[in-house]
Amino acid sequence: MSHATYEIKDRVALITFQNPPVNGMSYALRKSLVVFVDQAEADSGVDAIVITGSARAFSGGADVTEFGTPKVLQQPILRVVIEVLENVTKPVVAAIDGVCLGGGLELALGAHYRVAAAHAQIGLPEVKLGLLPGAGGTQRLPRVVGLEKALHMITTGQIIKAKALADTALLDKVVETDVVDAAIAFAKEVVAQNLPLKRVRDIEISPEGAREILDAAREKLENGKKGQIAPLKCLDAVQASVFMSFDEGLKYERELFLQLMSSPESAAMRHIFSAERAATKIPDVPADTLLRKVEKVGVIGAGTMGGGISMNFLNVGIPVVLLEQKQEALDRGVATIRRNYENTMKKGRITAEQVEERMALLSTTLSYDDFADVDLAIEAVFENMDVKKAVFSELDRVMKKGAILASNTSTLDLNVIAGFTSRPEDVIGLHFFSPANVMKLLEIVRGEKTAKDVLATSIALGKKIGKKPVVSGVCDGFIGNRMLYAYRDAADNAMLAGASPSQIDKALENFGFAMGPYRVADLAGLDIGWAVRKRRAEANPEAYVPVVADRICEAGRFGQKTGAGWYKYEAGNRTPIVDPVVENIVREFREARGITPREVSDQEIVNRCVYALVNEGAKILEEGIALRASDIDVVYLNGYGFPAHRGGPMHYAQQVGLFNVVRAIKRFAAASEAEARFWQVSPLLEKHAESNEPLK
Ligand SMILES: C/C=C/C(=O)SCCNC(=O)CCNC(=O)[C@H](O)C(C)(C)COP(=O)(O)OP(=O)(O)OC[C@H]1O[C@@H](n2cnc3c(N)ncnc32)[C@H](O)[C@@H]1OP(=O)(O)O
Repeated sequence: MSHATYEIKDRVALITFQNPPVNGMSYALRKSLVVFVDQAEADSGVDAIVITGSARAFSGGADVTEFGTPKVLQQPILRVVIEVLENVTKPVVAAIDGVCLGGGLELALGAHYRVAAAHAQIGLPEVKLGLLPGAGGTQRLPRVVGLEKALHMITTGQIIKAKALADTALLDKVVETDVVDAAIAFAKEVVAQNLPLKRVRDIEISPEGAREILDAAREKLENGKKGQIAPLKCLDAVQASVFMSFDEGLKYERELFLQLMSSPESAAMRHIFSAERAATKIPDVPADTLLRKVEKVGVIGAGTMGGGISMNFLNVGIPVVLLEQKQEALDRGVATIRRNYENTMKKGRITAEQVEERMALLSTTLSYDDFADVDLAIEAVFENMDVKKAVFSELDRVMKKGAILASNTSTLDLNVIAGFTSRPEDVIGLHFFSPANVMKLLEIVRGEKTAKDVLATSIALGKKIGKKPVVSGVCDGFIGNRMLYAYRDAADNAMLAGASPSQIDKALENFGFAMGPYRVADLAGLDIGWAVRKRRAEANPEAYVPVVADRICEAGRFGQKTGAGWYKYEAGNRTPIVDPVVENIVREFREARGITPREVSDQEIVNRCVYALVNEGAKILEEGIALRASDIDVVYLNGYGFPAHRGGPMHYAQQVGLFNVVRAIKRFAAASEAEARFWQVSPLLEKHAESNEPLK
């Protein structure tokens, strides 16, 4: 099987990669490349060689579908292909369009010249898969873009438009016209002028100032990505480009690459890469389902959530009409959106022109009648069924046939909401996470009657606005919040057993969570949860179980906004300070229940909290609320700060061993009646622990 084609155009051999969708550097492609390059070199009718991909992708890098298979290490490996390219006696020009990433860029760096389309996207994103560029990228990139830029690109995986790299030695020419034609013309020029065959490996790197740059980068990385090894290995490899010979550096890079390839971190990050893509495929929804068109969106509610939701669409050029009950609320909402854009502009991420373009796509209204021409309406109003009823009745009245009616509810029953309309098949849940313009997760809630094309359209739209969509069935809290409740309860149980809130936060932060649960609670505010608990207690006094958070709230401590919550805060400062008042509240709470505190290790805290996620996740899977275990990982990683290098709770459980997880849960359950009530093992989890079959 060949993954490339060969033709001769005007004495230039054109080798075109043919491995859709993104020309991953498969074994077949690598082999075809070497065969065709040899053919071109031997042909006296050929003066030069151009290698190219498609408009979508020069190459997305190593073929990730070959990871974990023997093919990935089968010769010729990419490093050898690059060596072949570099040593050809005729000029080799890479014609770059679309994405040129990872191994794709490493290959292009083996060519003698590179011509790119201005919009081509260039980068070495291996670190995002827990890897480093293992085919010379760490040695060649610094030679063409300089140490500092290369370090940043390689340790963060940043992708840069070709236009922005036009003044570096990475690109010889950047064009707005057809890149293959331009590369062929360029190759002919090289031949006509008898220009030298430039090899990136021959470029000297000056060690001057390198130490300072490397030390600063190391310090930043050590304080940044907690627990991740790949970024630091990337740095080690780049450092070798300065202080070792090219060949020694290449050998060292290979050593580090192989270490990372077999690391649990890379396994976890590669798992998430496939999981995020799998989550967008729904077994009973055909891939070729005709999508509904969404060219205008209506958003109801101009608060933080509605404003954030609107920004997602404005960002990709979709006009939004924002609806509120009062003009002042609209004015406030619009001002907040503008301020957010202006802050982004101040950080240099968008231009003033883009701010105005986006704001020009935003209109406002006080009347539902202005929703007559929108293709999708999303409500982000108060979480109350009566309010939702009023909103959806109005939407049903005004919206055109075929439009999609979406709710951003995080707790309410979507089937009931759909029942407020005469078209439940057009109703879906689009659950954004706050801040909605930033957070990547989008839970798409499929109601009993949601039409397949509404689901497919919502997934496609989610991808278009840069979200990670995951489909959830209807249940209280859907996938993410339902798991969050279990996680928080597990943290509270650890606290009752003897751990302090700050010990719990630290243990989970050391595990890799961005923030522990009590710091998150202080940031989000404790009053909303308290109000919900009070309402539930009034409605059903027998089921009410007091929690420490009630006592914290009774003391008027609602988190950062009141200067005190689980921690205290100095005015204008967000650094949490351990507060003896809280320690007293916790102590009294334990005493009232006759609990004698004991030493709880950090490991036990992590096990309790993470296994609570796993157990609830397994129940969610068992009930069919989530379609796959990996969907749960995507939710928890993108919505709740689960450490990426651990691959999500379900993947992590698999790594620990399901048998070990179930054993630990049973030991927690044996501690008391209350613990036994909480730790009811999911039968599905138990079955898989027994059979040793992975949860899928
Ligand atoms: C020694 C060398 C090591 C390496 O080179 S390691 C690999 C380095 N490369 C990367 O890390 C790039 C990974 N891929 C991406 O970042 C993105 O993807 C792209 C930017 C290439 C494309 O993004 P978008 O246009 O949003 O599409 P999409 O849904 O992410 O991907 C479309 C389809 O392309 C498959 N795919 C993506 N990259 C690769 C690859 N490198 N090898 C094989 N397939 C790939 C996906 O899985 C998916 O497939 P489906 O349509 O079936 O879901």
